[in-house]
Amino acid sequence: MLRAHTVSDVRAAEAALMARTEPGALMHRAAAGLAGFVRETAPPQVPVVFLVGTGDNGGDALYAAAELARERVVACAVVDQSQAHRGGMEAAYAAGCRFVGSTHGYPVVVDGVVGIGGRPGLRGPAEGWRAEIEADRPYVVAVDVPSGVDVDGARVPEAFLPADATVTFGTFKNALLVDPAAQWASRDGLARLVDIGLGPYLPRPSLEALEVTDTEMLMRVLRPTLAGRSGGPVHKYTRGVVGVAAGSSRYAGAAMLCVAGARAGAAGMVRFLGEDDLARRVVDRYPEVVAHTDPAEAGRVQAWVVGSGGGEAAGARLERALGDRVPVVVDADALAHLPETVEVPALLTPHAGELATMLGVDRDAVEADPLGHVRTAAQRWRTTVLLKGARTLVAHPDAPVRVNLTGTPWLATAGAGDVLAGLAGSFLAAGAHPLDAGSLAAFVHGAAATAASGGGPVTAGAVAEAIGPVVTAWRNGTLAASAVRDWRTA
Ligand SMILES: NC(=O)C1=CN([C@@H]2O[C@H](COP(=O)(O)OP(=O)(O)OC[C@H]3O[C@@H](n4cnc5c(N)ncnc54)[C@H](OP(=O)(O)O)[C@@H]3O)[C@@H](O)[C@H]2O)[C@@H](O)CC1
Ligand SMILES: Nc1ncnc2c1ncn2[C@@H]1O[C@H](COP(=O)(O)OP(=O)(O)O)[C@@H](O)[C@H]1O
Repeated sequence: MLRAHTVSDVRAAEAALMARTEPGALMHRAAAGLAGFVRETAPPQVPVVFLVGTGDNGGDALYAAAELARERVVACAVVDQSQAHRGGMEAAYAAGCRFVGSTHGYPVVVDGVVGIGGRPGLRGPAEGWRAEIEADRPYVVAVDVPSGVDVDGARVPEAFLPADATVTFGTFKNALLVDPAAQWASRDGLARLVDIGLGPYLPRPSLEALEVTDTEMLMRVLRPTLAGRSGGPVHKYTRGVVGVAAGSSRYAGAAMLCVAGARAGAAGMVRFLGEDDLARRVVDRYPEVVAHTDPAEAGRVQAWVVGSGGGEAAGARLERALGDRVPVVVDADALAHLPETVEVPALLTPHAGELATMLGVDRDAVEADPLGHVRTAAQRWRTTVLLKGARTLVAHPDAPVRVNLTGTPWLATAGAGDVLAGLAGSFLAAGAHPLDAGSLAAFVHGAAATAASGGGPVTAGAVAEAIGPVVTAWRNGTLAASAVRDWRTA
């Protein structure tokens, strides 16, 4: 599991580690990692300018500049020489760094203006450097985090320094994993994490992200469905039945796509509940689905999925599903009918617009602060909330927020959310906790989209078809990290 920590937790861990190490040791480790990254990124003939702030972030930059000045032309643009890190300045002078006032003429800029100690926004010379960078478009490497972003909240103010890549120290920071800040921290992948020895001193993280190596969570869900619960027999009912009460005459496709997601997951059977004509069409398309038109005869399920393309019936369906006292995925139209308190284990799956309506705020506000709003909703309903987006978030009131790092921008296609809801319902029916069901579903859904897309357009139906092979590869340990996310935006 990849983890991110808050600034205060990083500082506490740093203090504990520093008490056991030589003075300056951590900064030297950080600077060495930074210099190594620049060396890998830009050949020796490329001159580099380091932007140096007044804190330890500037200190990291100065020591890295000193190291690289032995090999190439290196300049330092310093916010305030009298305030800059003393040892770092001496090292940079001694190594022959040039001191300049502008970034012009340097194809690589290393941003050490502020790190985790920065207040959001930029001031002083950094404002001018931002304008130069915007005009010249050099390659920008941020030190620890892009200067000026809200490190814990992952929000971006009007003025900050977007980076092409970030080299971070000790652990990830929220702003490196969660949008909107994360999309300005690295263009083609994650930030580079440099180990400075903080690990043993870090507490429970603020965020977690599943990786391809995290098969254990998947197996926790699959094991009882494959080996039987408490050593008992295995049949379709022990694997779990997922009920899908989705779609409407207006949105018939949502029923198909939700069922397509549900049948690709871990459950042993899918029941569909819907209008006569729709039920018939679902079975025509998916003969393995057991369809019902009368709720009274729908048979037992271990989890419901309600609301995807649900139209006017969504409210009544939700009420009925909640009455069954089994876990429920509440999607799309059903979200508008949530009761004050949800008494069963639930996974709410809004996109930003739906979450805005649930909380009575504007969509823009959710998009500017997805982490804050998903946490608010999880607290408000005391349940698990999955906020869909480029980096889907899954929040439970008492756990670190999970951020999903699989997927491709091609997944932003109509009906993809219906597939996700069905898939999450299938994991719930197999016995997963809503937090695990949501994060497993988001991971597999994104990886399936990446596989099905191959770098080009993809339909929601094709995503559903790719789920099975992705689960197999993940379970078998043959899923490559490079195959689950397409980071390219252009
Ligand atoms: N923790 C660790 O484990 C390790 C940490 N390490 C490194 O230390 C970094 C943290 O260093 P830090 O605490 O000195 O804070 P830092 O980010 O340099 O910023 C504070 C300075 O910036 C100024 N300033 C503030 N806001 C501003 C703004 N908007 N625009 C402009 N200026 C602004 C502020 O001035 P003030 O406003 O207080 O006058 C103050 O002087 C961390 O990110 C990592 O790189 C590594 O060496 C290894 C281990
Ligand atoms: N920029 C993006 N990059 C990757 N995935 C995205 C992006 N935007 C949206 N998604 C994903 O696409 C899906 C869209 O779901 P949703 O908005 O509910 O669409 P629909 O209602 O049409 O099914 C979600 O799984 C979401 O996480």
